[in-house]
Amino acid sequence: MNQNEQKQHAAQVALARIQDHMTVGLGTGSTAAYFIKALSKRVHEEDWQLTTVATSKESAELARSLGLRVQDIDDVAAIDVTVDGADEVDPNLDGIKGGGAALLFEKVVALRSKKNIWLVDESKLSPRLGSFLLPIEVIEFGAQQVYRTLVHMNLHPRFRMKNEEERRYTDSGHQIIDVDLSQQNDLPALARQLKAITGVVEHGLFLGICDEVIIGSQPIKTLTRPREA
Ligand SMILES: O=C[C@H](O)[C@H](O)[C@H](O)COP(=O)(O)O
Repeated sequence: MNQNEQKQHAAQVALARIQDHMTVGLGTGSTAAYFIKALSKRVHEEDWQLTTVATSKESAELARSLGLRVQDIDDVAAIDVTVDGADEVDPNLDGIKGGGAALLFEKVVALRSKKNIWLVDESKLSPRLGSFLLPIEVIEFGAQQVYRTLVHMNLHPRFRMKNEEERRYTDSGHQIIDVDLSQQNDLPALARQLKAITGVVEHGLFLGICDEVIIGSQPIKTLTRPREA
């Protein structure tokens, strides 16, 4: 199975975790898009009364175009489950997200969800996070100053670009600085340090957030986080 087939396969398997009347968080990216399409098909076939919350304008538009009910996160009482993709996942179900610049809304939705499921193909699995550059979302004002701080932290930052001249902006109008984690041994400490920098809005380290990873290989594989006692 190639990567796209694995993403589609994982999306189909994730449908089994969804029931009528749930409120479902919709992730962002190519894998999440497969899930949104599969979900809308199931909702129409079964005449489900489902509510969704989107993690980006792109996913909200896709879901609405397919006839799903999309609510603002502030208008739902709870999110039962969020299904999203990921850029890199380690055996502890920690991961890097934000390759599509949606990390902020994705983290807001994930942290308000009772359960988080990530759909990946095998290429996203890694024994240790750091193959993928870590996205950091920063406000425009003083972004260059934050960049210098990241240089001093030995993170080899680079601004994400839309094209040769223009920087990439997120749905919230922020910029993204991608950094290199290969020299970093203590990711929880780094996550705390990054959050403490004024001007940093969020980073794409999702530690202790994901409950289940569905790997769309043939046969399908799943990783689950052990429940805390
Ligand atoms: O910002 C984007 C998200 O974190 C995506 O879920 C992530 O980049 C994975 O995207 P894809 O499914 O396209 O590989």
